[in-house]
Amino acid sequence: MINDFPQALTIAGSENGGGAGMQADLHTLFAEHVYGTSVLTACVAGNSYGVHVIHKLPIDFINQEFKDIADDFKIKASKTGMLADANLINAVYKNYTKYDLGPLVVDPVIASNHGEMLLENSAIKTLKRKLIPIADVLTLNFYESQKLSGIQIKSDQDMKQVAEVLQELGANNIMIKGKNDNANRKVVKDYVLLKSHHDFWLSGQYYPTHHKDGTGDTLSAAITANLAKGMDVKASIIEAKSYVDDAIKHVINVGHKLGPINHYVKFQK
Ligand SMILES: Nc1ncnc2c1ncn2[C@@H]1O[C@H](COP(=O)(O)OP(=O)(O)OP(=O)(O)O)[C@@H](O)[C@H]1O
Ligand SMILES: Cc1ncc(COP(=O)(O)O)c(N)n1
Repeated sequence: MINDFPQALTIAGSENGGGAGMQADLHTLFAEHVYGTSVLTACVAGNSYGVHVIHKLPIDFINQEFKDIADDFKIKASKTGMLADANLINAVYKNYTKYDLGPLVVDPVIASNHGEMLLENSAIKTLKRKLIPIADVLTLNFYESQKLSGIQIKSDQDMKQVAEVLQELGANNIMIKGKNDNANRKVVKDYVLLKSHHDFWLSGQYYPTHHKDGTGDTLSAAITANLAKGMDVKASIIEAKSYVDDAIKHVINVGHKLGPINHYVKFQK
């Protein structure tokens, strides 16, 4: 059989430190036994100390990357990461809807783990109008959830309301990641609202670690990998959460400050 090995596409920015961005996505797809292809949107120069320079790629080049992927590979699932501005979001929308690239996981990267902006503020409207309505799975961290819904999250009920607002914008399945920035916390609680309106919480132990760069990218890439292998959305999310949990728990000592999580954890077991 030609082209039957599970293949996925990451549409994202490069983070040359390797902990987040496209590098985290490709590490994750590899660990999940899925062949990873990529459409590079922007390059970030940085490391575990922070983001230093951002360079966006030309739209013509991005169009060509999509064409080359579509001409050759059988993509079973795709994901988006850093898209930088409204022009890039529009280009990704046009290309994704033009080709057959499987279900789409949207990780609306707005800021880095260090707090630097990775998406221009003026692009939020385009993100909501173009990308969120075509998301099969939308994963949002606490900050992105508040920014995109306009709701201040103070309770579990607020997280549920955010998910409903985003589902009304057109996303099928929503995962809202709970607050995970307080060293005294014991548990992290993520909330999932499925297309069927079935909902559930995913609770896990909180690890007070500095090795947490790329947790969001890794989670969305693992969901994408699972979808590419034919798993359903619920199972894809549950397995992905368990992988990220393990990758945070089993620290690797790389970098001086905000280091990467352990994408190798599956090979070490
Ligand atoms: N310190 C931690 N301990 C346990 N789980 C965590 C921790 N940090 C994040 N997680 C989990 O990792 C997953 C990714 O969540 P997160 O909120 O970090 O995404 P993100 O903010 O988009 O990513 P990043 O932190 O890389 O910017 C979620 O399931 C979250 O609950
Ligand atoms: C190129 C790039 N893309 C994404 C992120 C954030 O990823 P995460 O939310 O997983 O920290 C990043 N720091 N750099």
